[in-house]
Amino acid sequence: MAAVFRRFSNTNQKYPLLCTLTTNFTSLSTPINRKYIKAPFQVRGETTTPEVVAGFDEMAAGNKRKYYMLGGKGGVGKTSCAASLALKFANNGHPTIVVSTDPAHSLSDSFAQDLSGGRLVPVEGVESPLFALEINPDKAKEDFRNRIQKRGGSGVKDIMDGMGLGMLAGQLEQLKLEELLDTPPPGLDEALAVSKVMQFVDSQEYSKFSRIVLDTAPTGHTLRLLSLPDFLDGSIGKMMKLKKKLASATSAIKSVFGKEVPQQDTSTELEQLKERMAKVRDLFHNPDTTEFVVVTIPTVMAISESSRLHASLRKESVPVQRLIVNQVLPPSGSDCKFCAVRRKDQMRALNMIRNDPELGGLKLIQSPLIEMEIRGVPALKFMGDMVWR
Ligand SMILES: Nc1ncnc2c1ncn2[C@@H]1O[C@H](COP(=O)(O)OP(=O)(O)OP(=O)(O)O)[C@@H](O)[C@H]1O
Repeated sequence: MAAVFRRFSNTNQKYPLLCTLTTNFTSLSTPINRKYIKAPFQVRGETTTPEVVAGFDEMAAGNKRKYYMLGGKGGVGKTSCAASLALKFANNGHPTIVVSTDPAHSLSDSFAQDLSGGRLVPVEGVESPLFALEINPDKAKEDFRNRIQKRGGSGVKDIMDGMGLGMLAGQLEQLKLEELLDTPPPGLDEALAVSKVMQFVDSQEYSKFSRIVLDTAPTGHTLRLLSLPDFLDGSIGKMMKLKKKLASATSAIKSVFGKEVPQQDTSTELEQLKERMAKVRDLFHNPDTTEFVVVTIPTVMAISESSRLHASLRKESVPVQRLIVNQVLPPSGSDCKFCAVRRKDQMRALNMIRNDPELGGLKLIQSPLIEMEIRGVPALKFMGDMVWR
């Protein structure tokens, strides 16, 4: 290994992976760029994976609203792919919103501008309407908790206690919504964040947006989000039943004592949450409106995780057609030893995808490793023109 690094230091190159590439984001049609965009990735003696185009025309066809969710292992390039896709949709005439529900947002970093604040923010430096929205799952949960508390969620128990209905109150204690929020079932944060997105995009004000691109949280969160709605449906269903029991008990007491019992109603919030959960579930499952795009990199670890992700998505009937393999080493006529070894390794990983029972059937889109960090609108446009063709 030391020899390899010595070799790099002798080449006068600051960065080993820069062997042959020169990228200039502001002049996108230089011959070198075109060359490596179109060339198939090949290694001597290795089986090559044919390049497949993403089918962007199909993704952009029609003005009916479509949702694209990009997900995968942490750090593989989900945000860069989501941001570049959103930009490309916008440049193709679709008013577009790009949303992040990842607790560790990087949309602002990716566009190199402040898009935080939990509201729609216009992306600067683009010619077409493109808006961004960063939803903070913790904040979404806190807002929900505040709304519940405003409606006096915990007060019901005190009233029932005061009226000698301790047993019923005990049951309520077990199912209190505040407790659900204190020790949330896995996935609740993400579900609340996605449901907040739905609230935004469903409103009349935003009806003109025909493409919604979601940069989701890393795999684990996505899987929990997918399994949540059924679980929550069950808990909320139970809570609502209990609320109904309480309502009839309080009205019976009222009629006996002829006194007014203050309304402490959290049912509306619960019903709304349940409705929104159902919408989130529908959104994830409707192949006419939604596609989940898996993003990975050509390493055994990332591919294994992507395979598990796809298995779960398939089990949940979430529509998936495309797999992006990001950061593939571009072809080079003069490989250094390090690049040659990495390239071989990547080629093996690409072949692993082809033979993987989960991933083999997906449309495989290769996105080259660019020697510069993808940051800012010109860089995202550059990446988008390579990946989304
Ligand atoms: N094809 C590429 N070539 C060069 N750099 C890339 C490429 N794709 C992504 N990057 C860089 O890799 C880093 C991680 O990318 P990105 O933030 O898009 O990943 P992510 O999967 O969204 O990460 P996280 O899981 O942390 O949200 C960024 O610095 C980005 O600029």
